[in-house]
Amino acid sequence: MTKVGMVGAGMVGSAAGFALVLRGSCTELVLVDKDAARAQAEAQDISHATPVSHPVRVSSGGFEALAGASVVILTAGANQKPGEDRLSLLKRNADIFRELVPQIAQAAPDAVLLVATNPVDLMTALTAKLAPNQPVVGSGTVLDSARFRALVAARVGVAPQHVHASVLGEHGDSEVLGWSSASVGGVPLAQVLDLTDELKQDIEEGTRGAAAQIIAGKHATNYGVGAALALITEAVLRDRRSVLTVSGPSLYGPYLSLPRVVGAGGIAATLKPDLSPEEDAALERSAAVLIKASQGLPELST
Ligand SMILES: NC(=O)C1=CN([C@@H]2O[C@H](COP(=O)(O)OP(=O)(O)OC[C@H]3O[C@@H](n4cnc5c(N)ncnc54)[C@H](O)[C@@H]3O)[C@@H](O)[C@H]2O)C=CC1
Ligand SMILES: CC(=O)C(=O)O
Repeated sequence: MTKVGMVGAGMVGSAAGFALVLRGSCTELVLVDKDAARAQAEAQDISHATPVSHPVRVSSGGFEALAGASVVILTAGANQKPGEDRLSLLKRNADIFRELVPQIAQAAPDAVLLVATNPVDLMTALTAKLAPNQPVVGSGTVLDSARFRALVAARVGVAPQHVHASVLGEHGDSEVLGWSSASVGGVPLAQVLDLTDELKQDIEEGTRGAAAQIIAGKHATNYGVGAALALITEAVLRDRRSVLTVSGPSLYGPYLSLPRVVGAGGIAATLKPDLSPEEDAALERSAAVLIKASQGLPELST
């Protein structure tokens, strides 16, 4: 039996729950939200997909319903309005997490905590402080790496599954696209595609700017991150040892995304990416952005 808890049943939580059911990622899913009626309605709606997908038991409840969960996904909190950046959510969402995380840790002390709420790197670091006895993983740039891979795949004319490419650093405006280590079917990307400045700029803007574009049109992003959360959850539940750009502690100082081995217990190892000097400098700058922003959280300065 594999039970997943979802705290936050809004746009992201419901899409992630739906992805977990369609993929058959777990056997039980429980949704928790301060809006109990919303959680109940989303659980009911998602459960209607089980007869045509996988027999996942879907329900809603209070924090006590998280008991026995192997993974609890945190998606509760404010999202960006059009024109807002992720870092501007810090204070609001930190206040919510200070209230939520101790209750989650008490109800599901053996769960891996998977954080999606933005700004995700800082919320992951805060969660690790608030739940010091539990493994904590941030969804980090798994979504951004998927966006990067999709855009490269479209240019090359291959399935995105055959593009290996990572976005590193902050899940946010300072993120770094790892061009020098990108490959297609094991062949360095530069041998497959003419990496002109114009092409790189197009793909950089399409990756880094995706959230703002989507939020301008629908006031949220949810399907891409929902699928990414299901993938990370499966890596934990099935001890897959998948290499994913999740957020966690780093030698650069703050929590940020690097390629990491994810399995039972969360992050098992961090890989050292092969970066050009320019990419390494950009990653240092991204770390500096997060260090500066973390000064807004007293918990992270100790
Ligand atoms: N890491 C990533 O790649 C992504 C992260 N996000 C982030 O996910 C978060 C959620 O976004 P949406 O689902 O679009 O927002 P939403 O507003 O649709 O849903 C948020 C839910 O959190 C609930 N909530 C708020 N305070 C709560 C509390 N104290 N206890 C329990 N539930 C509480 C609300 O009732 C609401 O249902 C945002 O911070 C957003 O920026 C969104 C997309 C991608
Ligand atoms: C909202 C957000 O963080 C994203 O879609 O990347």
